[in-house]
Formats: sequence, structure tokens, C-alpha cells
Amino acid sequence: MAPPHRTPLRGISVHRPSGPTRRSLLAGVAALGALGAAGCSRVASASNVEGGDLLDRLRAQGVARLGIAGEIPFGYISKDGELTGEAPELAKVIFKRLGVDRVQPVPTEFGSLIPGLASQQFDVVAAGMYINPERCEQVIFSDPDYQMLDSFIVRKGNPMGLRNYQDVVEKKARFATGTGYAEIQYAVEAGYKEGDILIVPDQVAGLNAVEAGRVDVFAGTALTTREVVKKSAKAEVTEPFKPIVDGEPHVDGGGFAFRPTETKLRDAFNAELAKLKESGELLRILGPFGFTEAEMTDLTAKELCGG
Ligand SMILES: CC1=N[C@H](C(=O)O)[C@@H](O)CN1
Repeated sequence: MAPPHRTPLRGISVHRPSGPTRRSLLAGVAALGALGAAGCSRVASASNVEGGDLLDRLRAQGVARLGIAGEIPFGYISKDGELTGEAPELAKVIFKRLGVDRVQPVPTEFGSLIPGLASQQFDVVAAGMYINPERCEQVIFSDPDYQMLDSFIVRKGNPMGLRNYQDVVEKKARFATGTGYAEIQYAVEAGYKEGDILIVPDQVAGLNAVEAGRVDVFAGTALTTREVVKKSAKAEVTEPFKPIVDGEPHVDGGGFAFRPTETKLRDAFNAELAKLKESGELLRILGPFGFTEAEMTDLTAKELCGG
């Protein structure tokens, strides 16, 4: 995988996707440092105690730190300053059942989530991250709590008729997506030159780029794009579609990421998640964020990691 670097693109500095390299780790730590994660230092020092089992330590502390990427509806801080979204709300329920009373947000960019997890900035990634083989080399995942398709943000009326990644390539559309997003790879698999992708910090920057005519299309999850265009008079969202992965139409599944050593915490988390799926409570927790029966899934992390 290509190391992260900055490449000038039509006069714009773009941040390329993060990889499992030391450079990306340091970039993530730097990004987190810049964010200043106020209020996290006390907990951070408590959980940085070496050795022991993380679940036991979280129980003793009474709080788990969640890495989020400010993405509605997956994980974000509400207008009232409250941590919410499908992943944090689910994490609240599961951690409580595991004996950890509180969760606390650590916001960062999506592309800094895995480096931030690796460098102990938080205990779990709770950002609805898609489970894929490349990420499974760096972290361990819970089973997915939802499945999802992609959509595009385009200008009103979809003037270039963009409905999937193949259209983007064939119609030579100017393409943007978010830092570290799986959608980068989907465009590349369709034949888009990676160096020509405009990488933006998040979906709001993506919407702005479409509205301002800097790009023709921004790709993200069907729910993210649908949410963010609600704020726009100039842009619309396309019908959800399956990206092509390894030559086949693909359905993504998103879950929670843990450091590779934290198998005990991941397994305990998974056991509670399975109970919530079984009882139907999962849909009741995710429903307020736009998830329906169609997003419920039997996919497993093992399948999505490539067996
Ligand atoms: C929830 C989410 N999933 C995708 C990913 O995992 O790469 C990206 O679209 C970023 N946001």
C-alpha cells in the first residue's frame, strides 16, 4: 500500500490515504495532538498503564474512550455537545453491560482513526468503520452491526449522470472522497487514477467542494451523503449502489475496531452485540439514526476480513 503523502492537485494540497506505516502512525498522532482532545488526559494516563487486561482496566476506570470522526449519523457530537451516533450509542449500551459505565469521545479525522487507536489515543474506534482485508491487517474488528451501500453527492439534477464509479471514470468526472475512506479504493478499482482524487477532511468539506464546483462528485456511505445534503440547496444524493470489489458487486459491513492484542475485549463486545442482534434491540438503537431492517446484517468480521 502506498505511504501517505501530500500531492498538489490542481493547486490543492491533498492528504492521501493512511497505511500501516510508521509515517501514517505519526501523522495520526500529530493530527490528534492538534485536536487537543480536551479533558482526555486524565483518562488517557490511566489507560496507558502498561500490562493487564484492557477490559479490566476500563471497568476499574469506569470509562472507555471512543475514536469518532464527526460523521453524521455514525459518530458525532450533537448541537447540544453530546456524544451520539449509531456507533457511540451502541457502544454505550454494550460497555454498560460489560461493566464500563461511561464512554467519552475522542474526535479525529477518519484517516487518523487507526493510527490513533494504535497509539493509545482511544480504546476503540466507534465510527461505523467498514471492515475490509486491508484494515484487518492493522486492527481486529467486532462483527458488523450494520451493512451499507455507497452514494454520491452531485450537483442538483446530476448533470453528468453519475450513478457509480464506472460512470465517474468513463465521464472523466472530478472525484472527491474523505481521508482514509474505503471509497478511495472503489474509485481506483474502477480505473480512476489515485493521484487525481481530491481527498477532503470529511463529508462537509466534500459537499462544499461539489457546491463550489471544485469537483463533480463526492463519494461516501449512503447514509452519510443523504444526511449532509439535507443542508444543501445546490446538491443532491444519488441512488445507493454497490461498489465493485474484486470484480463483484459488494455490500459493506461496519463495526468497531480494537487493537490486535485486545481479543478479550473484542470477544466480550461481540458476545453482547450478538445478543442485541438476536433480541432485535440493535435495530431499536440504530433506528433513530436512519438505519432500517435493510441495514441489519448476518455478515461476520471473518467474512469481511477475507476468511
Ligand atoms: C462510516 C464510514 N465508512 C467508510 C469507511 O469505512 O471507509 C467511509 O465512507 C467513511 N465512513
